[in-house]
Amino acid sequence: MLGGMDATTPLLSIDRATVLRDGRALLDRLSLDIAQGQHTAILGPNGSGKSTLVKLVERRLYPLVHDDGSAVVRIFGRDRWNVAELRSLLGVVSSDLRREFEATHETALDTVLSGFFASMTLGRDHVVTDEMRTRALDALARVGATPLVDRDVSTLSTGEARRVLIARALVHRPRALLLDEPCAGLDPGTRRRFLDLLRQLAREGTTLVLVTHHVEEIVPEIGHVVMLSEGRLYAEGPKERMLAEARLSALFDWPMDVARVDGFYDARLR
Ligand SMILES: Nc1ncnc2c1ncn2[C@@H]1O[C@H](COP(=O)(O)OP(=O)(O)OP(=O)(O)O)[C@@H](O)[C@H]1O
Repeated sequence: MLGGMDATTPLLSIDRATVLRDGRALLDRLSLDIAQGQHTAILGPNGSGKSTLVKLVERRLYPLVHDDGSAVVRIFGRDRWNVAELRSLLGVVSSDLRREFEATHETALDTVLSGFFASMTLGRDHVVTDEMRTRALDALARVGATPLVDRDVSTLSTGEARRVLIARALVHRPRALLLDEPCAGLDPGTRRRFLDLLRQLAREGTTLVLVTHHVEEIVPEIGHVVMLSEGRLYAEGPKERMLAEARLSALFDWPMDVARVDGFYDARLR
């Protein structure tokens, strides 16, 4: 047991998070609990606060503090973590991360290895062991990125770069992955292969938290849907109920037809 954590400790627990920018609430008293093993999609229109929520978890943004000093964000029950410990529990892949890595000109392998040191690049004081190298190569193989090991990450396509960053998160063998719009910019074939990879990870026990505005990306393993609107919790519950036509149409403010095919959902504008 890690730091008093057991299987009932929520993976993510957010208590009335408010994030202000220029006097505007990007998140407005948002409360949310995601259990371990509860594969979840976080769905919402543009500007609803999805990426802000991811930044909050990554600690790129800070919420207003509570008067009583209680924690706003808890990950596996705790609000303070050392980075290495946290990464073995929760891997985060966000669009900010992609932009930052593009500027490094590291190889794909070194990008994955840098994950062991909680740094963006490999420095002289970073001692890479054989075990780390093996794990990094395994993680790259896992996401089908073996041919990319020696490539400069700034030259990779969107889909290739996404795979490398997921490999970087996977070297820690995290229990959960938080993915912000992971399919943005992927062609249909690459997207399907990528979703198959997520399905496989879910079946092997990695809890998926998938942030998206595309219903089609909600893989069958995901059973729980959280809907955001204007920085607030709009609705949450079982996928079948959340993805009903009336609710989805209201969330995206446009009438939609929803179909279900092989466990996936498809939403079309009417
Ligand atoms: N640094 C900032 N300063 C001011 N406003 C911001 C800042 N970052 C985000 N916002 C605003 O906060 C709101 C929520 O943005 P956020 O990126 O979280 O939305 P999102 O749901 O991820 O949207 P999308 O689907 O378009 O990526 C938006 O209205 C956005 O304009």
